[in-house]
Amino acid sequence: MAGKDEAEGLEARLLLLPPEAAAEEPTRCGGGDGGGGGRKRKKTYLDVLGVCCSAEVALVERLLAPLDGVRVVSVVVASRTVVVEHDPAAAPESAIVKALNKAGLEASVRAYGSSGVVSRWPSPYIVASGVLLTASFFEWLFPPLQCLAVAAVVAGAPPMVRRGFAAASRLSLDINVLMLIAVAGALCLGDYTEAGAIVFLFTTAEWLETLACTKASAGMSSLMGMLPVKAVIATTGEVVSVRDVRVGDVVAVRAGEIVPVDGVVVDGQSEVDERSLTGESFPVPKQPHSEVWAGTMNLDGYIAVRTTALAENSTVAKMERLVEAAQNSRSKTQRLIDSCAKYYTPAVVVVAAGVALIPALLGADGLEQWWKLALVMLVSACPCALVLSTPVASFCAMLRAARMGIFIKGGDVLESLGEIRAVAFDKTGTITRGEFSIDSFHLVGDHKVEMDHLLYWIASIESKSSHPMAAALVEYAQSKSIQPNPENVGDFRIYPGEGIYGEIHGKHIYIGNRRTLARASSPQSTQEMGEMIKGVSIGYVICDGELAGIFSLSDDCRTGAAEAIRELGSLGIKSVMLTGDSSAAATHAQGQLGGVMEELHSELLPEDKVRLVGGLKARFGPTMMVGDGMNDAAALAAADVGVSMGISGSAAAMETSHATLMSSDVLRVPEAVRLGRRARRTIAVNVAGSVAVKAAVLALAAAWRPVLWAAVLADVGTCLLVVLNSMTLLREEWKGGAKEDGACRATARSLAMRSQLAADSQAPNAADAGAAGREQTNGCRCCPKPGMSPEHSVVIDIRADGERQEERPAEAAVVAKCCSGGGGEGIGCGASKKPTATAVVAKCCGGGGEGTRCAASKKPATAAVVAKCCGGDGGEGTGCGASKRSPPAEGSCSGGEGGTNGVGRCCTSVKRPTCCDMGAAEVSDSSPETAKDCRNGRCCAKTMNSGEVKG
Ligand SMILES: Nc1ncnc2c1ncn2[C@@H]1O[C@H](COP(=O)(O)OP(=O)(O)OP(=O)(O)O)[C@@H](O)[C@H]1O
Ligand SMILES: [Zn+2]
Repeated sequence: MAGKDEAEGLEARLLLLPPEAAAEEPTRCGGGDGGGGGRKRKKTYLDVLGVCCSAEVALVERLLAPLDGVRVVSVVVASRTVVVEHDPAAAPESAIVKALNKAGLEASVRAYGSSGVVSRWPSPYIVASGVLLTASFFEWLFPPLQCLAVAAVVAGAPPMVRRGFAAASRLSLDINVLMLIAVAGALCLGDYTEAGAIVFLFTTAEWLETLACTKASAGMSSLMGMLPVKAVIATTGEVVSVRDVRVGDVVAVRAGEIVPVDGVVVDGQSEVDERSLTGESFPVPKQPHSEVWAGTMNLDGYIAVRTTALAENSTVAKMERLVEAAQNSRSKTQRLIDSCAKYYTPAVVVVAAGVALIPALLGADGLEQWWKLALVMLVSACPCALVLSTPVASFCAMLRAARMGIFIKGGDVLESLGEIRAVAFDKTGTITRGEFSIDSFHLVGDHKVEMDHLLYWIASIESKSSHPMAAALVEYAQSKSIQPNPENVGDFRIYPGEGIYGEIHGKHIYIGNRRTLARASSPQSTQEMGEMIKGVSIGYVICDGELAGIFSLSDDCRTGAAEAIRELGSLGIKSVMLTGDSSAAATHAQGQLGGVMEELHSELLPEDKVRLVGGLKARFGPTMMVGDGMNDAAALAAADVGVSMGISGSAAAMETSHATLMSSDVLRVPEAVRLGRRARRTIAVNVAGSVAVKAAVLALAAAWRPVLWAAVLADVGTCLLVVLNSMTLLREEWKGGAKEDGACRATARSLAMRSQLAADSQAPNAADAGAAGREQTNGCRCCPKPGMSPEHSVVIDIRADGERQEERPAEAAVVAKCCSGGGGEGIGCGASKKPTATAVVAKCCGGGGEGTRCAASKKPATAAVVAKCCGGDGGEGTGCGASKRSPPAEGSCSGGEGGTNGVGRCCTSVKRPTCCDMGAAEVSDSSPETAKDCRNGRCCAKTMNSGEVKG
């Protein structure tokens, strides 16, 4: 039984997927825990209210293990969820529920879309018990009322009895058994009110705890969003199950739908809410060539997506497995507590028995007192609060992290996060965007090769590499109208930290840094070369042993990188840079960061990074490594906490890392550290609190008077407090308001939000928007570059009459400068900034790499809207010229735009509403461009939704 092996790690696994989505995908489950086998498997999520302590975890496992067809059982104590992987033919859901309910565990199958929310009201048992108990308090008026206390016991006890019986019959001493013994003892001693109080308090506390936990787990299931079960094939319009979508299939995703698969946009434009994956609350524009991920929501346009991964291999599915696995690995603290708890309960029970029996055997007086003391001890034998103190806090912290776009692979990692003393950052793709642009390219030597040939060879070879520089070189060739052909590349090799080698048309070509020169045994000295070209990162092309070309490239640092490092500094954490790039590039980045890095290490090979991480650990203590690339994998693994950047980062980096930042927002790094510290504090408070309360109760009972109900209250009360205290982790940490100014805390997204607020309030304040922009450019040297991620949005002021760039008031100019921070190609927002009456959030376009500009984004702005770049379709040099003139009544496809190339595209891109949203008439055959854009009218017919059309 697979479930058996997992018994150790059972109690705190998470669930991320909505039950049905997972349930309908046997392959996904099979992939999850290995050994899926050929038989059909189903994953069922059950709400099991009776799960309280670790004792029940073993119980659940023992109940389900004998059932035929049950394969894996996971119990999530924090959310009272049991996840069962089973063969529905051999073990139907009903059989599983029945088995659990036989033991009074109050199990039910979670319905689709619900998040395990249980009834908010107490069960009739609790209510009846409470009413009767209250009535019994009036015994001083009428002594026979005392019997009502016994009735309160009878009314409230059934669920306890059922669970306790199930546990006892399996020889396990769970909390229910202990409480029942206490109740029985109180009844024997004639303390009816006490007995009634125990039952009432215990059941009430359990109910409150369930409510609290449910709240936590509700957050978890909303985390991943609702993965759709069906997908629409774009070419045929056929609706198929997501698991039947093959790689390469093109699926249609309409406005308001969840993207069903990971893939690349091939047609259409839209904004996508990736919050579920990245924690980023600002919509991300998507256009052809943009990547999209399953589980994210298409907000406002039609897109066709070419699938790049099977549903079970989608990022969200991988994340689910990752988090499930994470919960299987218990943290050090948790393991310690669990092993203590194992001995604690039996030990206390033995001592309690001694306290009850020894005085009696010795014939001591006041036996009742001794027995009461024994009962108090029994009640205190429940290690519940202590056992819950770590997993519930970890659960909440990881949930909070996931909501912020940080996936943490386990409680151990969480605890280590709080101990970090030094952080090593990789440069390319981590501190910088990893979006290089070629500043210059020269032929070298006696010009034996022609530029066109060389570029063709380079681009073809680089097409096989995933290094950020490769993309820049390919793009550069394409900008010279040279199309790479990777198929012609014969031998291809990657030299980590150096460059690449490829053979094409009989030529042996090396592309890379200085080390490559040596490898290719090129006679030129690099000294000499350095004088030939000025630039930050310099690359060499060696063709058949001779230097044939030399190029320089540059890259900009990410928004918020400097601030992230400053924040780490304020937490007492040292930051260093480790890069495979040249020292000039490292220094350049340091300059952009305002010199915040404590150390720079450049021209490193992957093994050097590992060595340096080891050095940091020795010098400063626990060390974090943040990286993205393949050659960071070893260093990530070597660090105490390895953090990989971004969902689109290298798979190897993600696999070996201990945590993953789902967005490329470096500011999440200090946030993660803070969260780790908070989690450690919370766990410490939980542990100390639960131990202290237990000790105090026992001491009081021994020294003064054993009060049974107080002991019960202390026990269940601490359980509840532990849960509530852990849940404070779910809340955002309060940060002082003073932090905001000066630093570039105001990231693009907050700027955008601010300007939208301004617009919403119908009190546009151009000066404010300008000030916000200045804050960003001043505080943060790294300006957003036109591109595809949310931080690339900037505030642009657009004049109401939709006029051109000729007039630019100062405040707008400041903002716009940021846009051009990107490409050396002169991609500029300059074109787009316009004075305005209304604050508008515009996007820097581009993304195609082709100097498309923000001019594109200009939209007449009579209404406050999120403007969009049209075009941005790489290679075509599309501008938005066409759409700039779109009429104030948004989205009409008519008028002056008609004649320009790409009209249809611009038209759709002026989103909200799209052309299609204008109604079926728009797409009638009389308007061929529109019809084409809307994919033969189908899109129009389908997205026609008056709800989407905003006036
Ligand atoms: N595909 C490639 N094309 C051209 N040059 C390359 C390529 N791959 C690597 N190089 C060269 O090798 C150097 C080191 O690469 P490596 O991937 O180790 O580090 P990096 O990505 O530049 O920086 P970091 O370590 O900060 O991520 C690069 O700076 C570049 O000069
Ligand atoms: Zn308990």
